[in-house]
Amino acid sequence: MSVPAKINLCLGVGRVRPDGFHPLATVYQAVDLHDELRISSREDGELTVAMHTEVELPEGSTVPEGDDNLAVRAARLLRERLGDPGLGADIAIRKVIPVAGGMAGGSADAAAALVGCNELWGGGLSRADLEPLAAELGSDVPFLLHGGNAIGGGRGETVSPVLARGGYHWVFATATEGLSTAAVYAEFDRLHPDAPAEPEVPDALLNALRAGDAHALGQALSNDLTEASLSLRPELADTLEVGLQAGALGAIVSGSGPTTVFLAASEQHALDLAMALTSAAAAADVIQSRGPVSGARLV
Ligand SMILES: C[C@@](CO)(OP(=O)(O)O)[C@H](O)COP(=O)(O)OP(=O)(O)OC[C@H]1O[C@@H](n2ccc(N)nc2=O)[C@H](O)[C@@H]1O
Ligand SMILES: Nc1ncnc2c1ncn2[C@@H]1O[C@H](COP(=O)(O)OP(=O)(O)O)[C@@H](O)[C@H]1O
Repeated sequence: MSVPAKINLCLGVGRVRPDGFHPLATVYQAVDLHDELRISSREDGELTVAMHTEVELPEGSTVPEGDDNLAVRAARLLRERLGDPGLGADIAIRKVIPVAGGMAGGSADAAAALVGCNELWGGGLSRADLEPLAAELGSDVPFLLHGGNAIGGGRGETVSPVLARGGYHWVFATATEGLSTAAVYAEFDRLHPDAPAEPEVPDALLNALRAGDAHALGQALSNDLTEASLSLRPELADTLEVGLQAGALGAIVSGSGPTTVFLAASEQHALDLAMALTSAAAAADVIQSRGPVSGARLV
């Protein structure tokens, strides 16, 4: 299986709900940075995971290698849904998506495990059947079943199509230390007690995507979690500034951060931006990518 990372082209965040989640109005885009999962059947009903990490783990971050790994949780949930406790699998993950970086790497692995195990076990469930399981695993997981561009509503788990044209050149700057999504949302509550009940996707962003206009998209990129992420990681402001000074069409924090995202006008421009970020030592790692790409798929 191959499964992409995501970015949020806009991330409107509303006032925290009674269930502790925040209402979102976001536009997701799947980008060409993929984890790979090799899934094979086991006769003894065990579910195991082995991680091979191609990226450096941020300081203080770990990825669980047992029952708490999101790919294993996904396989377990699917097995319960299929009602056959004898189903087992070995899952080997080659991790390329930065961990705890606001790019939904764990959610991506969960989406891939749902699709892959459903195939392996002959579950016969459609992507639509897998959606409620995906939503139970995490707010970002349903989008990664589909990929492309999509509007995310609810707490992020309801995805609907968006009219979009064009391919975009992105540069990502990772950080040496990860950020906890829950901690960033808690900081958002502290900073924005008067957040609206129902956030909205800006029209300017939808128009830019409909037109396939990278310059307009760069201007329209937005993230309501920016202040909260920067409050926890003030140095991210410098990274954003380096990219903007180097001519990025737009610069945002990716989701809850701390990865920062820069839009380039062309492949050559992306290379220039990447060089500027690297030579300013403004990031742990600098990655060039493209979007949109499709969601979790068998390869
Ligand atoms: C911020 C976003 C933007 O797309 O992505 P990341 O930056 O994490 O990749 C998402 O909302 C992250 O989604 P995901 O990582 O799936 O979150 P979940 O596992 O569902 O929830 C983790 C925790 O984040 C908080 N949470 C998540 C989603 C939401 N709409 N409101 C929240 O308050 C809650 O504290 C929850 O306990
Ligand atoms: N397969 C997995 N890959 C990455 N992280 C995982 C996985 N399973 C569980 N996790 C946990 O989920 C946390 C959030 O990871 P990740 O999805 O990479 O970041 P983010 O929520 O910022 O997009 C990690 O710190 C890790 O402990």
